[in-house]
Amino acid sequence: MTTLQLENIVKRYKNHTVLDNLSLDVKDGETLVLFGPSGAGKTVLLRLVAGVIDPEEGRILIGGEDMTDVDAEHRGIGMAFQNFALFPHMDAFENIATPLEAKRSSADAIKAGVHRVAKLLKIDHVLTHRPKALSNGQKQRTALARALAGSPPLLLLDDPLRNVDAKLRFEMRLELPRVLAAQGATVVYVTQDYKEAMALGDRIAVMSDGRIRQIGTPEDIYNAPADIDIARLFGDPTINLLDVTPNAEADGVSVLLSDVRIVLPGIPANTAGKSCVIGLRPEALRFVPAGTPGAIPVSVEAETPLNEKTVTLALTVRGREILVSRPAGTPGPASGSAHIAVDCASAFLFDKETGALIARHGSHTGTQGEAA
Ligand SMILES: Nc1ncnc2c1ncn2[C@@H]1O[C@H](COP(=O)(O)OP(=O)(O)OP(=O)(O)O)[C@@H](O)[C@H]1O
Repeated sequence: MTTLQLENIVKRYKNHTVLDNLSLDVKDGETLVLFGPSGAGKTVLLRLVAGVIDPEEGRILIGGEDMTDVDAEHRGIGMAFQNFALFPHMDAFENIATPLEAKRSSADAIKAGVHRVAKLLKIDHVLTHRPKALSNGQKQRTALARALAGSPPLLLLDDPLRNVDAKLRFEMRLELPRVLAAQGATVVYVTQDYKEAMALGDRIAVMSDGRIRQIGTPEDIYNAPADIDIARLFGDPTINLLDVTPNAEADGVSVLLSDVRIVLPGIPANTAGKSCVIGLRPEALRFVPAGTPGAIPVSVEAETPLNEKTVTLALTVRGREILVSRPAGTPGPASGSAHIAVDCASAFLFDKETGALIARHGSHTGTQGEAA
């Protein structure tokens, strides 16, 4: 294990600033996930840490030591990439053994080292196969095993599950925390998949346009996204975002949804009259019988059964689309008109102009029918 610190890193390609004064602290033994859309700068950041490319400005410290000008092979790093990058002329055993060979380990130590990680990744039965005789999942496990084999204190994993099918990705998402914990390394893990980020990260750094927009535990980010863009990135189906203009109330403010007044207590009264966006996660909405206090009338348009949930597309009385999700197999609404209730503890209010989170508060629904 070790620590990693990036201090004020600037990376440019010609006049394009890819990393913009970026600083980051990864703790000893932590798995930090770099999550963000394509082009955010995640791979460039990993390559800088690995020493494959150099920053224009800033410092990279590993275990407190300045490594900015140290060659890649002396940084004590293990890496695995999305394209596996296995040597085609070597079998799986020889591929996995390469970091141990580079360390000039004894033949016995190499054998023991390869078998340790092969067992951990459940590929001990294919060690004599060359890459062309391995399935994609086995290739990906071999690449991971190679990254782990030298027991590097710092492990950089660049979207290692990107090129495997959904079933394997799901399995590995469950399995990787155990593998990484057994390894005991400090890990920087890149992904574009928010579920992977939530499953694997002790903390997640959300990146876009070469900057870190928010950093925190998966729960921190899911429960208090710093802005609308981050709220949209986390969640499937994506969060419902509806324009609202809060009205002042004795206790906080209220907003109108399908002409039903929803009171959001504790939200600063100075948001009254401002253009805002309310964020409601589909799982924070549920269908309720007509006449339930605070029930919002909607019309049910379509239902999509997904694996573990069913998603309903509904329209408010003003024609705004709302997605409602419920566990698969639980009863849903009949088509036509229905009513939904908001799990008030899960409502977010954002500033429409800046996109910033104003507040996430417990709230309660008010009297029905007081349309503005
Ligand atoms: N060698 C290079 N020359 C010029 N521009 C580059 C180079 N490498 C990366 N870039 C640019 O840097 C930006 C960040 O790229 P990077 O590969 O880090 O994105 P990413 O977040 O890893 O995306 P993805 O998830 O798709 O891999 C992109 O705009 C890319 O075009």
